[in-house]
Amino acid sequence: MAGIYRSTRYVLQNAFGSRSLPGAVRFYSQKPDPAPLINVDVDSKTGVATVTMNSPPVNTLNTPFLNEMGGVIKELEKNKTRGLILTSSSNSVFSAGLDIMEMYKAPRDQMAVFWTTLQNTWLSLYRTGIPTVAAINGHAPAGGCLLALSCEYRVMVGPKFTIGLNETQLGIVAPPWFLICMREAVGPRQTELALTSGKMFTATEALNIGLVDQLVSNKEEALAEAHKFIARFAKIPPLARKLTKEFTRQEGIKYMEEKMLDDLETFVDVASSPSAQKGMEMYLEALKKKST
Ligand SMILES: CCCCCCCC/C=C\CC(=O)SCCNC(=O)CCNC(=O)[C@H](O)C(C)(C)COP(=O)(O)OP(=O)(O)OC[C@H]1O[C@@H](n2cnc3c(N)ncnc32)[C@H](O)[C@@H]1OP(=O)(O)O
Repeated sequence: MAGIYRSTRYVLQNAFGSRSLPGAVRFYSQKPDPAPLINVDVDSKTGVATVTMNSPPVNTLNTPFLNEMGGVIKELEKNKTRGLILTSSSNSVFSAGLDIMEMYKAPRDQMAVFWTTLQNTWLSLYRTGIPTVAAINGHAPAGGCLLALSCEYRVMVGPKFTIGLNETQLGIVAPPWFLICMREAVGPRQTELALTSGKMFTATEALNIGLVDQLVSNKEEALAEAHKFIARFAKIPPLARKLTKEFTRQEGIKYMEEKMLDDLETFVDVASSPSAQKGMEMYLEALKKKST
């Protein structure tokens, strides 16, 4: 355990060069997979991009997917895109959250690369100056909920899908930055109640506590409402908007900028612990049983 900080650093330095970490670590230089896991469609009239997660069956967040997502955000920023709508190509799943296979029986160095990629991609989405909306057209557990929470506005298709940070049910702990995102949406009381029990909320329950902002009955409506939200900013000077967003989100940004390596070390220690591994094993078995 004592060596994890050094060994993680060693692995990252080997993989990405020897400049100081984490600031110098960049993960977007890898060529994307030839078959994209994320489709981007920019509306030529409004300049708003619909970013569709398309990694069947359930859009799990693994290293290639997160790298591609990071690259997409960077590209949209470069092109001064007017808005980003995050949605899924699946009819029933927005994102199933982190890919458990990146953590289950994975070597520590693989876990370290995975987590650092997640941290970087999350920060890009959370702090981007582009107005962001999640059009949640399916279940959004754990990391899927985090993706939605990182956007500025959430429109959810109801009533049958669920959303929440369910980590405790798996015997793992949602890290502080997940918690900060939840608290920003629903406040401290609901956050504690939700996270200690790992509650998954129905769309209606999520609306009632402010976890989502609007309910709609299908994906088309979700996209239309997302476009309306972004249109609100047409006359707002972009720099004033961007800085205001950064000030509002400074707790999460500061946490990640200052605690990135501590957070990584804790993640690898916790995720590789026998109890977390056992929890994941049982959870994977339950998922397999359910799908057969
Ligand atoms: C202090 C710091 C400590 C840090 C500790 C770690 C912090 C970790 C933080 C976040 C954790 C996560 O995000 S963990 C992931 C949590 N996700 C879930 O709980 C969702 C699990 N999935 C489901 O509930 C369902 O799959 C679904 C509701 C999303 C969809 O159901 P559906 O019936 O449509 O699909 P299947 O269940 O049949 O799934 C299809 C297929 O995908 C596999 N699968 C599903 N989810 C995952 C996943 N998250 N990772 C890996 N694989 C997944 C599932 O097993 C099926 O596989 P097979 O077809 O091979 O059976």
